Amino acid sequence: KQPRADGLKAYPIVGILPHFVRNQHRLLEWSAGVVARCPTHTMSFNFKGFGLIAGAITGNPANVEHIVKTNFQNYSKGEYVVSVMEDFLGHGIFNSDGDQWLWQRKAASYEFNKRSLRNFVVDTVRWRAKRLLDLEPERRMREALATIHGYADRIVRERRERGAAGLARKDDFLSRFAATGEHSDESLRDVVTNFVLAGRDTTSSALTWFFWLVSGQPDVEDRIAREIRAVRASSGSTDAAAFSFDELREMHYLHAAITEAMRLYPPVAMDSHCCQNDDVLPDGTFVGKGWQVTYSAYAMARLEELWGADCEEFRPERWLDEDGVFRPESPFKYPVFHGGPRMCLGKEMAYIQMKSIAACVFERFSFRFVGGEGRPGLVFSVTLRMEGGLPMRVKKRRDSVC
Ligand code: HEM
Repeated sequence: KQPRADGLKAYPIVGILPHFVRNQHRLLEWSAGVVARCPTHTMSFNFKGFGLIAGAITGNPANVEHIVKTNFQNYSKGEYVVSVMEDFLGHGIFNSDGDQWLWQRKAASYEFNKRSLRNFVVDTVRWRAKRLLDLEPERRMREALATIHGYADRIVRERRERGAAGLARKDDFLSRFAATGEHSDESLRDVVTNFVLAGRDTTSSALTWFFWLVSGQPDVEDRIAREIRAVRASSGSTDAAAFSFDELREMHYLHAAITEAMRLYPPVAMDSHCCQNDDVLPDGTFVGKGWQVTYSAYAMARLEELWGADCEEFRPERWLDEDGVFRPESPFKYPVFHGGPRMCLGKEMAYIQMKSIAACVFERFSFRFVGGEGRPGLVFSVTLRMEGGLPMRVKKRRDSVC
């Protein structure tokens, strides 16, 4: 990075390990291995003497709770992360602290609490699912993953079509942001970019790994298909292309399978915060002022102490009680949607989208991964993607009634 005109320091993004920049997935896997071997599941490092960074990576739930909730005020995104991500995210909700974050959080929370948003998501997904099912068979799977874009896509399209002048409409999502007074073109651009990232890259990452994991376990796929049939039968619904909000809520096994896929392959695999003042984490690890403190959801999924000896297995049943009802976990043990005051605002929306698409697709089709043996490569970026896409052989289910 070149020195910046506004006086913020320019940081060597990855001065420490250029090798890891080219092979970021190794950093993810290496840190998961180290965290698993540390007695308290926290590794701290200090390269400050070399003009680089100091920090800690943790997989300890008590530390996660401390960082994201109990001592929230002491852990901001910080100057380092903001400066690294600024070209991409500007000062949108993901890349801001203090008042700049707070006004966006308030504006967005208001929208996310509205019933109309839930209805909108259900309708949009229904419309997209209909289109998906009308396509030629060989294009269906590709389109399935592209179908998740929903809400964020609409924001971008409407902004482009109507321009800044049209944003004053009362029912418009962006107008709420504009109404707060921070409505320069730049800040609205940042709102859009951040929500596209939030809504699209996360759910598509999650579904990609989910479809891959399920394709390796036909028994899981059959159980999902059986559940979908049972829900259809009990609701008596005739809408062949979609499921209502209530029908989706009945799909506990599918909910568990998606949750389990995200446990092993969290769309946001690691999340970093900057320590404002010297602190000691609950497990006794010292973290200094200015250190980057990171929790790794990817590492946590691989800790036997948290998930048992079968922690590396894809086992949706671990999320169900004896009656087959989904049983959530603490967000600090399963920080896939973050926790505390900055917890994900779109969690419910994400589940509606992902369950709708998965249910529509598995009601009719069965999938086999044809991308070779072993696990596909990880592309570790802001979200965790799959190297080389997801080549699948699609077969119509023999028991499909559609
Ligand atoms: C599987 C899907 C998703 C996952 C795993 C996920 C995960 C996360 C995580 C880990 C964070 C914290 C990020 C950070 O602060 O560094 C976050 C924040 C956020 N998410 Fe999601 N998310 C998902 C889907 C969505 C969707 C669909 C939306 C809505 C468009 C959304 C909106 C947001 C927003 C607005 C924040 C910022 C909260 C704040 O900083 O106050 N997310 N999400």
